[in-house]
Amino acid sequence: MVYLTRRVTFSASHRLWSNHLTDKENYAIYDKCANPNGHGHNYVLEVTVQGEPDPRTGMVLNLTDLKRIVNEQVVDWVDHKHLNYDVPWLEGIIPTAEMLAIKFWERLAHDFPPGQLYEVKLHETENNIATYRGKA
Ligand SMILES: Nc1nc2c(c(=O)[nH]1)N=C([C@H](O)[C@H](O)COP(=O)(O)OP(=O)(O)OP(=O)(O)O)CN2
Repeated sequence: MVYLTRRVTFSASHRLWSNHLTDKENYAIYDKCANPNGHGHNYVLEVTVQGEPDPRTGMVLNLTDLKRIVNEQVVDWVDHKHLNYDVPWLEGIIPTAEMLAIKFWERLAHDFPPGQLYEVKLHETENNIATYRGKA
């Protein structure tokens, strides 16, 4: 099995806040990430597909197609956006790294044959990373 990864970067802002919690609880849990006007990250997104190279092309998937799918399904929607307000398909979620990784997977999965999408890895900061491989 070969794993093929497309890495992209995008910048976005968000606020971590739960309507299920009191103000006091929100600030206790999310601290500086609960800042009312949000804060920004330079995200790094890695999307990995798996498969055997086609003997005729030497490719698991054309990286040009992988780039197009990642841009069309995710990056074009989230780059330079406020993730709490600007992206219709993120409405109603708390835009933590793990929730974003799940939502990105859900959008991307439609564009690949069953089983080809292997992993969505989202680096929120240099040190904070969420990885999603679909439902167990
Ligand atoms: N489970 C989660 N917890 C937190 C998330 C998240 O997405 N999921 N996000 C945040 C903040 O948005 C942010 O990532 C935390 O920033 P910070 O602590 O400053 O992290 P840094 O990597 O920049 O700082 P270092 O101290 O250099 O590691 C909080 N929690």
